Amino acid sequence: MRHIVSIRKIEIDEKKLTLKYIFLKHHISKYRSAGVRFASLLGFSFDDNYHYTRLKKNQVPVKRLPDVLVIGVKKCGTRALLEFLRLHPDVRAAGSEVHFFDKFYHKGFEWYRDKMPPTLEGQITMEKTPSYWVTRSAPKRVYAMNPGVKLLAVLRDPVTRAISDYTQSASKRPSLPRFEDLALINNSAGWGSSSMVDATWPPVRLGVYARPLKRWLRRFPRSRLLLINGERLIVDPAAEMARVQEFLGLKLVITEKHFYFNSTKGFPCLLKSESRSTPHCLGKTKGRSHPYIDPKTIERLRDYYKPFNKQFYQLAGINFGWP
Ligand SMILES: Nc1ncnc2c1ncn2[C@@H]1O[C@H](COP(=O)(O)OS(=O)(=O)O)[C@@H](OP(=O)(O)O)[C@H]1O
Repeated sequence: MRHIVSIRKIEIDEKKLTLKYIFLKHHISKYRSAGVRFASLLGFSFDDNYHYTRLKKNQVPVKRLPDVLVIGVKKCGTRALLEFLRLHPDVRAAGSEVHFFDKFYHKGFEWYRDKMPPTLEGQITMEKTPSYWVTRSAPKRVYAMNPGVKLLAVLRDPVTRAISDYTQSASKRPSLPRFEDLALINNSAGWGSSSMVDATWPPVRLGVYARPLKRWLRRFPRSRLLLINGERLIVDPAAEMARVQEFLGLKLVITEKHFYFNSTKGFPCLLKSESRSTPHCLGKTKGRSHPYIDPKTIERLRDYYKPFNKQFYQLAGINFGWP
């Protein structure tokens, strides 16, 4: 039987909230998602069938510094990873990118903590900011916060990543030159094998994964960093999420039954989530259609990335098999 929580009265002071204002109601699905969020504030957990259980008596949720960070990589599927993880009742994540370790470090840890959602003891607090991956000072700063933090990074074929990055910029600036003209220099004779890759162009530069990985591994042992396969997160999200849950020491809750493949979007979507009980996909800024790119440019980029990918596989101890 499904239960949902509805709230009759909300006091401003959280501590004054008592269970007498909570009534379990049956089959009122429109209130369910709000109930899920509020129930967690009140010290309830829910299983994947939305059955509520009280976690621990008299526990008041508090904001804590993150135990887990999604540190990158931009355009590799970091939002999908976070939204999928949010399906887990023992995970609470900041809604938007906080950018603490790159832009707002000067504001201090109390500022950062305030950006986090309140959690109960035993629940994981997390946030994702993909630019941490390439922020030189981030590993040292993250280590200063908590040397035991767990790190998640999603990676995908750097050529697809570069095109995705470009597509995002082009959606904001339609006058942007073609991808081919930005990715290659000396291409007056066409985008052939004699053209040089512009290694300084950010969409290209960010695909050299070995350099940032080396920096993170100088601070953190390999066992604290999970490298998630961005391609597998699309074709088999449940399998990839099983790895993530195991790494985080979580009960296996996110499984096949949470996903369906939406053929119009071309991506896996959710049957239900923390905030919605109806099937839905990630927003329209995720899973954009990419422009046609000249195959010679793609070939040139693949050649360019080959040695870097090899170096990355060696450091990572995983062969991602990118073409
Ligand atoms: N389930 C699902 N739905 C939609 N999109 C998905 C999904 N899984 C992975 N992806 C891929 O994620 C790409 C966006 O990556 P990020 O979320 O890391 O982007 S960002 O750095 O936060 O801007 C996004 O890039 P684009 O395809 O270029 O839009 C997708 O390819």
